[in-house]
Amino acid sequence: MTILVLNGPNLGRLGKRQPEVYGTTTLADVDERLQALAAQLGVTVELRQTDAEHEMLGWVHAAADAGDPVVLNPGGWTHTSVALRDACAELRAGLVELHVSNVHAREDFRRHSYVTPVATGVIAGLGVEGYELAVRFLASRVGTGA
Ligand SMILES: O=C1C[C@@](O)(C(=O)O)C[C@@H](O)[C@@H]1O
Repeated sequence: MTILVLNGPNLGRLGKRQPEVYGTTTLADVDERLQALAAQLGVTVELRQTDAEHEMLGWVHAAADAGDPVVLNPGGWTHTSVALRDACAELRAGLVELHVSNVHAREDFRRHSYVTPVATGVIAGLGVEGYELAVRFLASRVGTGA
């Protein structure tokens, strides 16, 4: 079992991109923190990022087949992608939708998520710390059948 931390478009730009909104921590920094947390919790965590929707869909399909829990920051696809939602609907081992920023305090179009109805829960607005909280949550469910 691997906890997958999947990041969609433009999230490879974290740290440089709109720092007033997303902060100055890079995705590589997030990965470093998550690997330390994984060692502490005794779980395996794998962080990935893609700007290609077909690649993301493939990862979600593979997670569904493997029964792996997923933390997903869908980036802009949150608000546009029925295809990503359909893929996520197959996940059975837990799905945390994650947003670094508080999407509800921004433009109106960010308030709607295609993913939320098929997610276990959502973390938004807690900065990159949200990734650690999401991994802790999914790790706590491992082996509980929840
Ligand atoms: O790319 C992103 C990042 C985001 O998912 C976040 O992490 O806050 C919020 C989305 O609205 C935006 O398109």
